[in-house]
Amino acid sequence: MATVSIPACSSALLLDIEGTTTPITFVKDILFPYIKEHLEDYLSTHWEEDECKQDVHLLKKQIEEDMKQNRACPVHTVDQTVHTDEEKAIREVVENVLWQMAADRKSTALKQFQGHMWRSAYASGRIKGEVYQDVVPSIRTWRARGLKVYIYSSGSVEAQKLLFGYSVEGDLLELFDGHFDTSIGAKVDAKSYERIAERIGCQPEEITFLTDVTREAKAAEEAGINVVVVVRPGNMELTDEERGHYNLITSFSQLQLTGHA
Ligand SMILES: CSCCC(=O)C(=O)COP(=O)(O)O
Ligand SMILES: [Mg+2]
Repeated sequence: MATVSIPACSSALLLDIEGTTTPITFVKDILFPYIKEHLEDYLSTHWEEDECKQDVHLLKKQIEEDMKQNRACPVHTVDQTVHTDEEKAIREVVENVLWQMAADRKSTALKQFQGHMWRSAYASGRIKGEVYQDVVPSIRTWRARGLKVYIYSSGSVEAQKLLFGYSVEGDLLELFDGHFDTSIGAKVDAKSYERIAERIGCQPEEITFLTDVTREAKAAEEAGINVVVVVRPGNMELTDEERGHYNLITSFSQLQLTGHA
């Protein structure tokens, strides 16, 4: 098994979730269908609650932003069976959420809303967060050798904590020193990684980012972060150029720590 060494100066690992710690199928076949199935009921039940009102407000602001940027975005329903203003407003939110999900948008508004919807599914045991088998033992080893471990995902911090807090391997939250989501910036923007380095008090070159998405790897690299691309079953195929450029691993256990206690 080929190993990849991380620089001796590394003091933190930054981990993506979907396609890195967790199979893409868990997100696509379990988390997203749950939203689609329960969306309308959830909105009807929680419509008058402050949290839901804030979520809807953020989604509406995102729609306005999308309109300004000329991104296609359905806002009005033509459903003739809709009677009340509330039903009409709910239909509009449903359409927008489904549209964003079909495009796999990573907007903070969508991700925050999804996190709130998953809360009861995790708490009731209906959903358990999946992690690859190599993830927990590797993180324990890294931490025992003095490295800090952080998560950076497009999923909201709340959604991240649900996934790891209610995982198939129990509550894993103690494994992480912190969580970042798109409120710090998009994962394809180099500035987001600079901000993360600042927030965790490290130089960019002391951080190693593990991700399956090369657009994210490129942005992190631009910020001076060390990058390893994770190849898992079902992840997006890499081009020959990408394979030649990036350090690749298929399991976290391939990561070799050099110069760490
Ligand atoms: C952790 S919440 C579920 C995953 C999700 O919604 C998502 O967008 C994952 O994106 P990632 O940045 O972890 O690839
Ligand atoms: Mg990913």
